[in-house]
Amino acid sequence: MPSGKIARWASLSHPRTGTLAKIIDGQKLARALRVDLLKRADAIAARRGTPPGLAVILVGDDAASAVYVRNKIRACETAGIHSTCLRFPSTVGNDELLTTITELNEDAAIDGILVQLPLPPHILLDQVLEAISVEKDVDGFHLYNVGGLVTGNTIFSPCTPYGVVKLLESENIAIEGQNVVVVGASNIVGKPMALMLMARDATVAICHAKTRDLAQFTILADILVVAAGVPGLIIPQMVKTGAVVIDVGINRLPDGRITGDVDFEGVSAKASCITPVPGGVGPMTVTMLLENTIASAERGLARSGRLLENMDS
Ligand SMILES: Nc1nc2c(c(=O)[nH]1)N[C@@H](CN(C=O)c1ccc(C(=O)N[C@@H](CCC(=O)O)C(=O)O)cc1)CN2
Repeated sequence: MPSGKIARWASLSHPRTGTLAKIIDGQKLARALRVDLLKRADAIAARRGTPPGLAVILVGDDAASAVYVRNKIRACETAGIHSTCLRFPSTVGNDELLTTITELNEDAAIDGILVQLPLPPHILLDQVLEAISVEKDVDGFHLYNVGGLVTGNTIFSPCTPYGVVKLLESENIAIEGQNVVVVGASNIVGKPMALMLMARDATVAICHAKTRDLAQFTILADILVVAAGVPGLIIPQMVKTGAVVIDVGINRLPDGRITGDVDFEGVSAKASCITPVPGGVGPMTVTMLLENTIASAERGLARSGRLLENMDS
């Protein structure tokens, strides 16, 4: 929680303009995008006789993972995607997971496969992720897709950073030429986020929650993306006036509520735009999973169309 000094900051309005930051509503954008996704899913079902399909693998009984998976399955229903959840006990062996993934790779009704993270420590994460066909890797975690972010050859972008890009685009926030600071260097958010923004010609610095004098970096950011998993890490003094602040943190407080990595109230008085937690990046993560699954099915249709053309000629 903010200290007394910071709480006073939080109660002030924007120091230069006297206004508060615009709240970027991820829930609203997610709802709007899902209308179009449903139309695309229906078009796929009409062309090939089956809707786009997503398989979710859930290992163990992590309560948060179970909630996220349930939300993904529900979201699939709203977007015309058939989904199936394969649950395994935390004692499942590596080989059993690999066999399941091989079967799903060969299943024509499945366009996307994802393994909910985290996995129990005895599972070889890299082996599991690389067993997923790159054509069905809708989480974008396969090495091919990760490497593709560097070279521009990725098939699927990871859902959370992809959602952040969509949020920025929806607000017409320029990325090219901007100073971006990403706080947090995880494989599923921070690193791919930095690469995706670099590919859009931003100048990107990656920091960590432990970066010495973090504020000296964050204060330079035109766009500040925070995915460090440290509640209240970013306070107003660390933010440039007028910056765009994207909070990817999801931290559960002792009372059960969730909060981000940014002191929302305080930073709202300094930023030009800010995402809330909940209701900012989170809903976009799930929406981009739906987008990737539908894009995968569309790619499959395009491939079979090309095959037919080649057979005719
Ligand atoms: N295979 C994957 N595993 C994990 C991913 C992922 O993208 N792929 N990301 C996270 C968890 N996650 C999705 O799986 C996820 C987390 C949170 C939300 C979300 O919508 N959050 C809401 C709040 C929800 C709440 O109240 O608990 C919000 O921010 O508004 C979506 C997806 C780790 N694992």
